[in-house]
Amino acid sequence: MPMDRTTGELLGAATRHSAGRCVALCLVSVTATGAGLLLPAALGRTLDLLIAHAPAARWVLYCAALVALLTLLDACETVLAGTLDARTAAFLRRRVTRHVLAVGPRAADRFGAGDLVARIVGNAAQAGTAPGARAALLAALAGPLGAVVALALVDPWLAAVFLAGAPVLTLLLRTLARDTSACVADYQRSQGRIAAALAEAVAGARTIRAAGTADRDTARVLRPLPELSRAGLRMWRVQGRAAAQAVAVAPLLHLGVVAVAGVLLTRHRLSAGDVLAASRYAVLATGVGVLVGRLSGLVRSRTAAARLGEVLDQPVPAHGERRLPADGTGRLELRGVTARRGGRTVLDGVDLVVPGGRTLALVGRSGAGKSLLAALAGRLADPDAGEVLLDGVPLAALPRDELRAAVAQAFDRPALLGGTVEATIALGPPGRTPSARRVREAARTARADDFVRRLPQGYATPCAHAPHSGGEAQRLGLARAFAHGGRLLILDDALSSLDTVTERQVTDVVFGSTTTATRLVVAHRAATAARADAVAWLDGGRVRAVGTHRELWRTPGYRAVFGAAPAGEGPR
Ligand SMILES: Nc1ncnc2c1ncn2[C@@H]1O[C@H](COP(=O)(O)OP(=O)(O)OP(=O)(O)O)[C@@H](O)[C@H]1O
Repeated sequence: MPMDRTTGELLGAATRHSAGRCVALCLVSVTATGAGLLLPAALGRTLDLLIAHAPAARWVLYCAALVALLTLLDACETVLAGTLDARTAAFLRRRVTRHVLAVGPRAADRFGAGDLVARIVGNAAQAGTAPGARAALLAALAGPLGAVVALALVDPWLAAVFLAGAPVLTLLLRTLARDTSACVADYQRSQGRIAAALAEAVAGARTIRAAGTADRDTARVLRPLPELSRAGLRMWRVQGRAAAQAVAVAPLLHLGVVAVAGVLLTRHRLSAGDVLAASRYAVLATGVGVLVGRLSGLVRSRTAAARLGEVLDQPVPAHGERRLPADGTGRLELRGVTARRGGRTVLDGVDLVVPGGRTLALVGRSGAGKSLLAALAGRLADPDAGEVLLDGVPLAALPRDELRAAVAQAFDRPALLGGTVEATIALGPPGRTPSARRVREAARTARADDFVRRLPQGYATPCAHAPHSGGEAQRLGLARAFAHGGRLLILDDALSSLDTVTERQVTDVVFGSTTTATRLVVAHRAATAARADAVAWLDGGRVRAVGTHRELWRTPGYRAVFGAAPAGEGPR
């Protein structure tokens, strides 16, 4: 079962995380195996003493003590294996979740939200059993091996008979490990595809209902089901066949050992106790059923870990150590920025400067790349070529905290995270949580204070219970951006759901002279563009023109962006 480097490192780290438990589980299971190997010898000896009418009380006690020890060890093994699996799954979930959030929006673009959830929930639980399965594998191997050694100690002929059939068993195990691995990977991939489609359908439940396509979408979500079923059947068939073959081979080996022991008994080379012990050792030596179970568990967990490894292979944006100049005004500059999405060059060598403290509106037709440019300006994504600088420092050279403190962003559909309404507005890097007063001030500026105070528990209302329309959610998102300040404020369509009066009030603040930050505003309305110091008109992957709205309005193409009449009308 070869593993790629990331998967190997991940499982290594998971094992180190619970090293104590792994060692304890290994010790307990090996001790249990040792006790299990001693028991047949003790039983054999006791039988011989009883047949010979010799005092056997001590040996009976030994046997009882071994049985009690085995029971105790079995209980310990169950608890240790259970807690080890749970701890490892938690460790893997934490690590992958942290990584996904560090990668940023690209992780969801690459895998899909549902598939990521399936990996973090389902695959992490399966992968979490790997260290435990590996720790117990030693005991599962030691049992049959120890039993063969014990057979040799009883009589070398017994071990020889067993070993003659052993290669068949070994072959079975190898085939099982190889065949199962491929089926398990197919199975888990199909599961991921169903999860991705399901997450998409749940997010689009409103559209599906409105379109009346519930049946079609159910079929779409479940499309990979036949594949899943085929992979599942193949997986269980391989395992079933291996188990059946093992079960067929094992009694034959057992029978062979007992037959030879019987012959040796008639020749007085073995006692009745030895035959009893040999018979039990033969059962232990053919204990491949346990080994088959352990091996297939290990294959499943490693395949699941490989799916986590794929996520961890996504590079996390690197951050540098440079600082922003303390007296910087928030000058934003894009130099030769190129960005591709979905195999298309959306921005093609864009050069753009927003002087410190000024407002630039980004205008362009739908799909022109306004949101992408806004994302690059706030380093939610990196350009494929070129660079973005704030006060002369490339964004990639800034430490994460410095970058996040310098840039505030609001979106068209903000995610309201954080538990309560207050926490949602205050959401930000650790150590930079705005005070309750600042949160309320920001909410007032974003015209959110009124509706928040009307909520049953005001600012303490849990987000899930806060009824919010698109406009209310946008106002909370804006409040979050205002509460955090910074030298660059980016509003990506963040005013689109506001009613005209509220939009006017918020833009008064955003475009007004009280705000010192540099502002980059994705604008769809001519009225919004008209209030900016300058407008950058994006068209065909480039900045077609930069100027005031009044200047650009003279160009018919610019007017057409707003669906305005081709000529004659003045700017709005
Ligand atoms: N993750 C992605 N995968 C594939 N294509 C993408 C991705 N993100 C953006 N695009 C494409 O890049 C182009 C620019 O998208 P962007 O959202 O920046 O446009 P926009 O100008 O903001 O549009 P709108 O005004 O409609 O919001 C679009 O054609 C979009 O389909």
